[in-house]
Amino acid sequence: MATKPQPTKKTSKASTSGSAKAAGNPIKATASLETEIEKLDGEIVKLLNQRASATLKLLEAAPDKKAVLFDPKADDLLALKLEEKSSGPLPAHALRGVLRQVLSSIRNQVRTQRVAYLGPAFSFTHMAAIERFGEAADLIPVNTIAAVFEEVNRGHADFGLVPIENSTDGRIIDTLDMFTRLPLRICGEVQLAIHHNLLGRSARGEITEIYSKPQALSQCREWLSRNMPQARLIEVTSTSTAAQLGRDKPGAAAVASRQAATEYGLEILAANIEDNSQNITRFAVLGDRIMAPTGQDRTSILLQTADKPGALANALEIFKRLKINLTWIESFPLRGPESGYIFFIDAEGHMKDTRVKKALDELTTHAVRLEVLGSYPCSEPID
Ligand SMILES: O=C(O)C(=O)C[C@]1(C(=O)O)C=C[C@@H](O)C=C1
Repeated sequence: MATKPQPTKKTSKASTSGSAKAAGNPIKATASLETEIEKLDGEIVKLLNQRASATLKLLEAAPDKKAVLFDPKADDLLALKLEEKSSGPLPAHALRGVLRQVLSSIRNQVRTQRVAYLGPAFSFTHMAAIERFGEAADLIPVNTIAAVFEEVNRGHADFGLVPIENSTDGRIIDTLDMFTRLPLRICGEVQLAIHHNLLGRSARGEITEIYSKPQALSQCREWLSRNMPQARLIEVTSTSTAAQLGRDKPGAAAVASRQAATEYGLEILAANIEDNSQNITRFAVLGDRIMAPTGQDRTSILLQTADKPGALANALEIFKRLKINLTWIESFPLRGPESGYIFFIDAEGHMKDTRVKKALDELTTHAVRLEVLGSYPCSEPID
């Protein structure tokens, strides 16, 4: 007859020792937990350092340092594996954060990664930069999207972070404009769930002006017109600039992140005011890295066709015939005396994949201008 598994001596001893034994006495229980925590902290520090040393050795031995220092696919897979191994209570984003900090610190010991982003601190672009590069990277805030492009173009930064499209509001025009002007490439992406908040220092009824980036105001348009009809909406270069203004001007408020409230000493007057609860922004990582195919890639293209009937349809037919799925298409009017449009197209696959390569070759015959902005691993949205 099968017998029920009995607790081993070791387990039963453990259950009557330490915090459990002291459970009846709150002072003893606290002391016992404190001792346990101290011991765990010691082990965590030891293990984190062992993990860091092993990573450092791996990085130092790698023949292509640039490739291992920026490897978003490997980072995302590692985070996923950690989440799978974890049985809680830590939430997935906390584990990912710890891993990111370890990797970021070690990578920056090997080589400082300079990353320009649309600032000031605690803009959503800053959070996308932290998500991809960690806080140990040299994160450089600049005032405009154009300045991020300029910093990377001049070689002052190795990478740049810019928003490219939002699920509620569409394209980010300043980013598209800069791709038409400077020969910069995309080597990665970050997708973030965007939660907006009304931040201020006055009561809601006393707010007369609300600052934010046009995209953020647009993503909260309904909420603002329903709840703050008396306030004037004022457009500024980023949500964190808005938070700074909200702090400094009486009667002013900002639409910005929860983190910006803490950073700039503002109250959250209303939380999660975005009109669409699935409000996701995709950010592009600008940089000169050539990313190897991973099997789950995206290729971004800038295409100008001849200004004549059917030119775009002929170009798109190539993707249809080669069964390549397009995930994004945007038209952007040409600047200057020329009439016509530039199209931004995202296609599934890598430029080294046979079908995508064939499509790009065929596209050249239809294009007045064709630039492959980059092939890079797709990322999942992070909340
Ligand atoms: O202003 C910021 O905080 C940004 O990072 C820019 C930006 C954008 O332009 O889309 C990024 C994410 C949100 O969609 C709102 C604003």
